[in-house]
Amino acid sequence: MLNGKVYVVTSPDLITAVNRNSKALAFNPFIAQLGKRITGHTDATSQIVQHNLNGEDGPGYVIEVHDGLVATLSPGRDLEHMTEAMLIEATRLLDILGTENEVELFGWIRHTVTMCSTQAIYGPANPFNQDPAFVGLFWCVRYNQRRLYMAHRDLRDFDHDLNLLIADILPSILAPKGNHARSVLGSAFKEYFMHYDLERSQSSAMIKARYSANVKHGVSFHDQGRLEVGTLLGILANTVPSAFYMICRIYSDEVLLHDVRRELETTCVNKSSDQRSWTLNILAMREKSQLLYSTFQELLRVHAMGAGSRYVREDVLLHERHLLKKGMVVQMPMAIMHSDPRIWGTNVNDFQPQRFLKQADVIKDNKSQSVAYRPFGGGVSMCPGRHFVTLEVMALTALMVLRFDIIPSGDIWHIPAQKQESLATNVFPPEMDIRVKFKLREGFDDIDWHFAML
Ligand code: HEM
Repeated sequence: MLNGKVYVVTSPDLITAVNRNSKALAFNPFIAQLGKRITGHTDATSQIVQHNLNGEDGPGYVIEVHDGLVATLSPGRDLEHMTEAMLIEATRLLDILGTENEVELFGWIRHTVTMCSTQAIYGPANPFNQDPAFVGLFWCVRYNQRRLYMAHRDLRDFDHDLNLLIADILPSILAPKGNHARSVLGSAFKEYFMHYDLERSQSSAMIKARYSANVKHGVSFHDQGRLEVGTLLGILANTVPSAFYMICRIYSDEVLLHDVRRELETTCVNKSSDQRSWTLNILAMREKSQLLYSTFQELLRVHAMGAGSRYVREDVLLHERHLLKKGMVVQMPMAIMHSDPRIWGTNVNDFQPQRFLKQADVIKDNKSQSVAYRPFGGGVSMCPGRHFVTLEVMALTALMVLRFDIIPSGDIWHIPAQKQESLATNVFPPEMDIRVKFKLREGFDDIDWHFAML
């Protein structure tokens, strides 16, 4: 399937038509095929995954898991619980930075987002919390290495070996680190689910829904562990680079940094009468901190470069003109749609943090922009994690900009280019890391920080 003929769709009209034909132009075959190659689960689980994959005869396992994710990751109490757990971990990791600390920024964000996201999802029994070496195993980061992606064999890892795992040719020989990492992580998550007490567990509703579907469909504990390695990729692979570029974009622009701080302080922060205790209102941010939200959206317009894929299950005629033949693949490349001057205007190549502000006069044609804007995909398979990641990246950024200055080495920000990583990633990571100094903002050293889900 991955080697078939490809139709490339980039016009907003045709994208809408693709979305409308979700039965014939299906996303789930990619979950089934890529999922198997990435996680290396057994054939028995492949059969469970393939059964009613596209709702042929009622919803199968994949559709049930998807519906559970949508229900538990949509705005509401479940999402708030997850966000709260994420923030508790974020606050702990920011406190550790102290008043001044030098780090490799991407490495630090990768560690922070991995810990925050997995604590939020898996709760206190989170395998990443039990064994901190797992963060390195998943990403195989050497924090003391300036360049992250040296072609050196030693630095190969799960994340880095992903394309080789997807190619699925002798993984133990051609992708040994990735193969080893998925086996160790798979075993850790097998233990997690074997000793999982659904009733008392403080894990997220998302993982409870997933566990229920696994049990109902008879997925073995071995494969529950393996499948979770694929989930980790979905949760982390795009979130980490997004958070990194969000921080780079804001801190490298003095005016933007100043405006974001002022907006947060005036709309989303409650201060005690003596001004020494500050509470950041998390849920208000998307509505009230519009510049921060617009910056996040613009960040994904510029940095999300993957391609949405659909498998043609039966012949489809789009707009009575374009015949898509059964067995082929449709690709919708974000990079092309996100950089089309007919849709975004002549400043399409500039990073414009204000572009998505509600009242911005830069918005010429909202309809084609909203169809062409696809960092989270579209139609029935649109990313169910988009609400969580929006809250996560905005909240992490807010906590950082309110508390810290970040000074790049040599005092000049060089935002690294992105390196095409894998078929399973849409926001590619930077090709190299940058060294920065975190420094508490002047006059902010004796403030107590809190957050509220308001
Ligand atoms: C900036 C971060 C993220 C980006 C850019 C992103 C992007 C995407 C895209 C493009 C798709 C394919 C949708 C389509 O083709 O229609 C997708 C699917 C998916 N994403 Fe995300 N995602 C992000 C974060 C997350 C997070 C944090 C989670 C979980 C908490 C998540 C869970 C999923 C799942 C489960 C699917 C498969 C959807 C299905 O079952 O139909 N994503 N994501």
